[in-house]
Amino acid sequence: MVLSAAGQHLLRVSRPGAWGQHLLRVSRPGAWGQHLLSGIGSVSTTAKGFQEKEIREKLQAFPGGSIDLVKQESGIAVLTVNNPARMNAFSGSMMVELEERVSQLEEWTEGKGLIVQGAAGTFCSGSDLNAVRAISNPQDGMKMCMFMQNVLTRLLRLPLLSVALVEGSALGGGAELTTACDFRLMVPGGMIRFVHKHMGLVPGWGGAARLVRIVGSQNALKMLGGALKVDPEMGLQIGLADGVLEGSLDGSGANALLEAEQWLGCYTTGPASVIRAIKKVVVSGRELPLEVALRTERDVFGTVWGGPANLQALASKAKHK
Ligand SMILES: CCC(=O)SCCNC(=O)CCNC(=O)[C@H](O)C(C)(C)COP(=O)(O)OP(=O)(O)OC[C@H]1O[C@@H](n2cnc3c(N)ncnc32)[C@H](O)[C@@H]1OP(=O)(O)O
Repeated sequence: MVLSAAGQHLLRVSRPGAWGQHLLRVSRPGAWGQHLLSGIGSVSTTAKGFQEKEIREKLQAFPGGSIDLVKQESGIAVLTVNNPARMNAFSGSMMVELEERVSQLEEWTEGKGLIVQGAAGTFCSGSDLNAVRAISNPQDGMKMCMFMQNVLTRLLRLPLLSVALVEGSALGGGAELTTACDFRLMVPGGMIRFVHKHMGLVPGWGGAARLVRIVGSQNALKMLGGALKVDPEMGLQIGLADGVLEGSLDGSGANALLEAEQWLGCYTTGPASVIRAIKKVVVSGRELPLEVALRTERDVFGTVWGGPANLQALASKAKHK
């Protein structure tokens, strides 16, 4: 696979060290962390003028497509962005539906994993440009942006291990959606592309902030500045993709979904209480100042210590050879 000239300069990520942690410490308000583990925190999107009811009504005026959720007995749910006539672009009503599906997932206590995919062999082409044109004034744009930031932050904080299954294109807001999952799996021919610059925009759904944490600021600058087409090879190289699947055998997407479920199953095998606890300690380590993250870790530890899975493992005298 040929990399673009700009792509060849992309570097493997280096994780933020002590300096990064200091930055996080000074940039996070204390109370915010308390909402984190409840999974219902409304992020820092309570800026003046953000009226959720008002924006929901406005978004509902742009209907089309759906966000479908299937919760499976395996503990892995599948969330499908479904608007194939518009390459799975997000209509206004789909944004509202996404929020409702995230609420349902927050209440799904048996859940362990989540796969986010697009319908009909492509991921998502971002926001529906018809809706974008109709609400192109800054006030409405800002409200939509806050709504989506809030929803995608809640999606990423779910106590489920989440994967974006990227078949076809993930463009604009679709690229941002991939960063609201813990992992990204790409299918050959798939592409993640932050096209915002070509639309005279920057990401506004939290995609830039999350991208920097995933690939580092150098790579994020190149991806956004060059509106780079990130294919599976480049995705692996920069740490944006966590794996490359074989993909559809018949164009239905079924094979890719099966592969993604198998891939995720390696990490979600085991009791839900433990898998969910793992996600919680990682989210707190990623988002909270160290002292608060340590306190949170103790609290989460307390929920599994002496619990059924722990007692069963002790009784079986498990060996870890
Ligand atoms: C948060 C910021 C954002 O997300 S801004 C939006 C960023 N996204 C874009 O600009 C995507 C623009 N679309 C494209 O580049 C192409 O349509 C892509 C997705 C590459 C597909 O190309 P191609 O395979 O040739 O199909 P096509 O162009 O004929 O599209 C099929 C039908 O889907 C539609 N479509 C596609 N994307 C959107 C979108 N974001 N919003 C609304 N409609 C979209 C096309 O208009 C086309 O519709 P129609 O068949 O002409 O009625």
